[in-house]
Amino acid sequence: MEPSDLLAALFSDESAGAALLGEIGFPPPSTQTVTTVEARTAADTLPIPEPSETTDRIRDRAIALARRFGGREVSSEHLAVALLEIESPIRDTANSARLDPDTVRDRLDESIAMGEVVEVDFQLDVDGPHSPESPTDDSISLRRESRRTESVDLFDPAVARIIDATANRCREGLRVVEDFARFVRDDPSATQSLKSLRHGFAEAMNLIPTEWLLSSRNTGGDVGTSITTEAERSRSSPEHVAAASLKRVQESLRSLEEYGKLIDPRFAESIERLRYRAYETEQQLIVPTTPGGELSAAHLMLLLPAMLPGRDLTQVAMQAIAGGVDVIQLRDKNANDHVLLEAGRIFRELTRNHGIRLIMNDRPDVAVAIEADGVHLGQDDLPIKTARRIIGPDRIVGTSTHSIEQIQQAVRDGADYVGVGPTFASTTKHFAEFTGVELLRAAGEVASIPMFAIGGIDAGNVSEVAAAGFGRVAVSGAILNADDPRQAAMNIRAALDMIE
Ligand SMILES: Cc1ncc(COP(=O)(O)OP(=O)(O)O)c(N)n1
Ligand SMILES: Cc1ncsc1CCOP(=O)(O)O
Ligand SMILES: [Mg+2]
Repeated sequence: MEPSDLLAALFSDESAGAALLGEIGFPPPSTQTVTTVEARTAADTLPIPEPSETTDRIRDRAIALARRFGGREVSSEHLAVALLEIESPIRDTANSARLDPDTVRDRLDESIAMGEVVEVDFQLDVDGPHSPESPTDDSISLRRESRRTESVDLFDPAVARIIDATANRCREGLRVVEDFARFVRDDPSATQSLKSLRHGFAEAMNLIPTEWLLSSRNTGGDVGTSITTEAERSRSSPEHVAAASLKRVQESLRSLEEYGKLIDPRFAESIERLRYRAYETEQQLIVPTTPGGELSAAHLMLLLPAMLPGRDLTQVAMQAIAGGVDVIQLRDKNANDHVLLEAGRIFRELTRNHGIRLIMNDRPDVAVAIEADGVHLGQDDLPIKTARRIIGPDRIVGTSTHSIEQIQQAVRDGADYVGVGPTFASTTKHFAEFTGVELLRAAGEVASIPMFAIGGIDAGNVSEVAAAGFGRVAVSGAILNADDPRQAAMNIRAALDMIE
């Protein structure tokens, strides 16, 4: 089926749409075409030719216009306007005759203002009966019946405001992620798929009448514009920015899909497809969804307990991440397994959203359960090889070392990183002896895997650690007990960033 068939159908039906086109001087199709369509219309059993992509677009636009102008039913007038708007030979004819769809739309507005009922006077039946005896030419079938579309109040301004605001959020988020793919990742394939996602989104939004959205816009009166959380303000890296934007895109798409169901099921379906594409993009571009990786890019590990009375650990973690913490280790020697699991899941979500690693202390089994990126084992904990059988080959294993020999053994056992210490006296764990910065100086000569100095390190002594050649530290008290965890993390990071 072609646009010319739709036009001929309007005229063969002597519809209000045809009258409207006639009023503005649109040349009617040849009598021959109209008669052929009339003849075919008379037979109920003729096969219905496949609608073309263009006729689909015209139909979609007609439905959108119906919502804009009348709300409930698609009439021949809407089809007439859609024929003038969507690119096709019909529109070319209108353009060359200098016919403007706005004139027709104004006319529709007038008829609504005058209280004229815009009724369905014919129905394009693209689902009609097929007959084996029917000719195989380009017949089209018109049935004189009215099929009501879904009866929602399409002018509900609250729904329009949701769609409008959410669509804007989605568009902005897509731009941010596209910039990340293009300028940070320098990834042509991800950039291309984001571009196509953005275009797909624009097409889906074409199903919603822009005028309806604009007329309901009320940014000044939107109570949500003034609410910003601490988490929204702080970003630790371009990856974090992109990951947060992609999350926003996914949430916006979900909201558009759900509220879109009130407007047009096809809109909701297109949005749903885009939402799945956004998930794929996340996998392609942001943190791996499967745990694992390595720690060579990490510099500041924060050891956090599962709970601490009087302290909101999620807040501490977020502020610390904003200050430059790039690995979190869950270390709690007293918590029961339920508490460990609960805290582990919260830390997992947080670290994943920020694109940083999560390590579980002592417990390979819990590391797997909370989908941590790895486990940390002390000299008295499970051997590395045994832990590997539990956590699998892709997760990280780190181990504590207190001498050059232990560092060398850790490398032989396949450790992915080592903790080296205790360097100074710690408020978190009691030690009788310290390995000091001497061990740090010597360690640099014997191992090339990532090494984290640990034990009593804070902003005041981190420069000694850095001077010993260590650009990585693991700390707890210095950040956890600070009034401003973000500032504390930044102070430590500043000294570490001088190394390498
Ligand atoms: C990075 C890092 N290094 C050392 C340790 C200490 O581990 P361990 O010796 O097993 O002592 P506990 O932490 O279990 O008390 C660590 N956790 N992280
Ligand atoms: C678990 C552990 N092992 C050696 S020192 C230490 C605690 C580190 O915490 P802090 O930075 O508060 O000394
Ligand atoms: Mg241990």
